Amino acid sequence: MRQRDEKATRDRTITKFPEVYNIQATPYKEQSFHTLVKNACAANKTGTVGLKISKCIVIGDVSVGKTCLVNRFCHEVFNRDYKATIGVDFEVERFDILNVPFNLQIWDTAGQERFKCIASAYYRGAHVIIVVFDLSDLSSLDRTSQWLEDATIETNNEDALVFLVGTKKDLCSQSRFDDIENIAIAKANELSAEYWSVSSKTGENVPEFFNRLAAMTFNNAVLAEVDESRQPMMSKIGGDGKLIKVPKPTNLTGSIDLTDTGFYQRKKSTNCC
Ligand SMILES: Nc1nc2c(ncn2[C@@H]2O[C@H](COP(=O)(O)OP(=O)(O)OP(=O)(O)O)[C@@H](O)[C@H]2O)c(=O)[nH]1
Ligand SMILES: [Mg+2]
Repeated sequence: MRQRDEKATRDRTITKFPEVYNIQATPYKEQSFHTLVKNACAANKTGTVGLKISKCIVIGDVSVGKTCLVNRFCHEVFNRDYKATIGVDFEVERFDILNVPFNLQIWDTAGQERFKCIASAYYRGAHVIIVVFDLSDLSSLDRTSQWLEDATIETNNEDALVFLVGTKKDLCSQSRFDDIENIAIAKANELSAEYWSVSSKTGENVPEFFNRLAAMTFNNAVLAEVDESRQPMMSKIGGDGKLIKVPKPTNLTGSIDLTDTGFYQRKKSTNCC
């Protein structure tokens, strides 16, 4: 058990900006942490980043493999039996990025239509949207536009990072995979999303994907703290009665303060009937 804990800690340590899956299939062209971020981390001046959780939502059609993707990354397991997610479920993963603790809350949502209204209530303020489709079922790729459109409205965070992830790579022959991947990359470009293909069964590309996602989210979170020009602003009436711009409180942008007692629990389910 102790061995596994040490491995988990090592796997979640990021010292170098993780590589992109395919440079042609991403709107995010950064290849390293921003200089301001590196300097802030080296000087141990990353503000409240270590005390907050960044939120990531996993959405997509029924049975495309959302839960398996989250379980492969968080618990290194794969279950071949399908068990529908009811409502939503979440995991919290703790990373160590450039020597700064960073917490990612991963919300696994139900693909079933009847649970959509419940699941979408949890989208608000997400920093990352992962739209999942099944590489062995192209119809699930067609519906990713609708999933993203709905999530964008509910999330209400125009700076959210967007990823398009094709699962079940192990089920595709190489030639079929090549054909589908070309279509998926075109879709990712249309959605302004970064594309990845993964297999939760074999684990292929799963840690690489989440590590990149975590590093990019961390980069944005630190920049929001240290670069005033990037801070979200809101209007407020000043002492002289005129409208002034002030930084928006972070609790309105979806970050969650870990110092709120009782919040930092490992796992919680929200069910509906
Ligand atoms: N071969 C293979 N099967 C997979 C993979 N990922 C998921 N599956 C299978 O696909 C089925 C559905 O997986 P889930 O992860 O439960 O799907 P989901 O998207 O969470 O479904 P909902 O919760 O209903 O929205 C299960 O039988 C899994 O074993 C994969 O990478 N490879
Ligand atoms: Mg599920």
